[in-house]
Amino acid sequence: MKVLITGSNGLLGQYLIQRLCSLPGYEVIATGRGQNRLKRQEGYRYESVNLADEAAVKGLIDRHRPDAIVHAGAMTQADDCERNKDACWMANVTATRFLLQGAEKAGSFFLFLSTDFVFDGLGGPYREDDPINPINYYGASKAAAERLVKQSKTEWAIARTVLVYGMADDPKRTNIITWVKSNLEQKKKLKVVVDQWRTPTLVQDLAEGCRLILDKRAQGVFHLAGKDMLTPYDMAMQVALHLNLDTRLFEKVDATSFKQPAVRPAKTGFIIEKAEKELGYAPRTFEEGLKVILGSASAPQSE
Ligand SMILES: NC(=O)C1=CN([C@@H]2O[C@H](COP(=O)(O)OP(=O)(O)OC[C@H]3O[C@@H](n4cnc5c(N)ncnc54)[C@H](OP(=O)(O)O)[C@@H]3O)[C@@H](O)[C@H]2O)C=CC1
Ligand SMILES: Cc1cn([C@H]2C[C@H](O)[C@@H](COP(=O)(O)OP(=O)(O)O[C@H]3O[C@@H](C)C(=O)[C@@H](O)[C@H]3O)O2)c(=O)[nH]c1=O
Repeated sequence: MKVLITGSNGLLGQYLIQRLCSLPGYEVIATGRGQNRLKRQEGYRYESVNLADEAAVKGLIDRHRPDAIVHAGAMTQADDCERNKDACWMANVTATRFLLQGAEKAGSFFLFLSTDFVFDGLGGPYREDDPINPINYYGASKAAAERLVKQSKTEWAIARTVLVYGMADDPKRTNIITWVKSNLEQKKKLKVVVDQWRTPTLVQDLAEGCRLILDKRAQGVFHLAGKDMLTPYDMAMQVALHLNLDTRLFEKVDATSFKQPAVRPAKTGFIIEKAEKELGYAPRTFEEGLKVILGSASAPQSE
């Protein structure tokens, strides 16, 4: 199966490339913005494409005519999206439309990566068919892109996920592991939220969930997240204890005193029964996830 992966320099993209390249029967075309920033560059082809450029996206899909497209590329910093709404819409909605046009023409199966931020956080944990109601611009842009996917004429799946953690080559965004580790190692104090709840997702588990969807060509919406419902404070404590770092540097704060431009939903988290049953998705606990990534020097690690 020839698979085109967007967002290949990002956290998920890196692990998905590695996972698919490790399997027989997959041919991977990776696309990202600018240079390929991954350490491992063999075993797949890379093309630099700005997804907001319609002609470039069309050319990419016409050249490769992939069997499947995994659209992981997105503007993912919720605060940047709130400050720069036009750029967010272009990257998250318009680019998805360009890719869908190409997918329809090429007959490609389309797997779109979406987020718990399509929900308002008043009723988590959520199932796939719960009503969405985004409360920040990033969430609204992903919800709009989901609508485009659902209306498209090609076969599609939407994989929603939650607070993805892991180690990446040359990352542009942080995640709970990297910001806790780097701050505490530098003996910096860190404010950590105690009144938000998430089911954090190990990037390797998410990549495997995507692989299962591709293998089965499973259509519809799937919630791919971790098993545990935790606050950022719970997660930060586990990371610090795992690394033997000083937990006295944490200051517990509530979400109202932790000022961020994009308001975050209070309690999200996913019920993953559908993915477990229909896909055989079997994610690890947060504790197991920490062992997978912190037992290692840098990513992507093979497993
Ligand atoms: N990380 C998380 O906690 C969660 C992620 N998701 C979703 O999962 C998907 C993957 O997330 P993740 O890998 O963590 O995100 P990353 O931010 O790590 O990766 C996204 C990638 O998209 C690329 N990108 C952005 N705009 C463009 C553009 N115009 N043209 C080409 N490439 C572009 C970025 O490029 P560059 O590196 O150059 O900036 C980046 O490499 C996203 O769709 C995200 O919305 C959902 C829930 C949680
Ligand atoms: C940076 C920071 C975050 N937090 C909390 C707020 C938040 O609940 C959690 C994660 O914060 P971040 O800013 O890393 O991520 P945030 O933008 O909240 O996370 C989101 O990313 C996008 C892409 C998604 O789609 C979501 O699923 C979600 O995981 O940690 C702190 O408590 N202290 C801090 O210093």
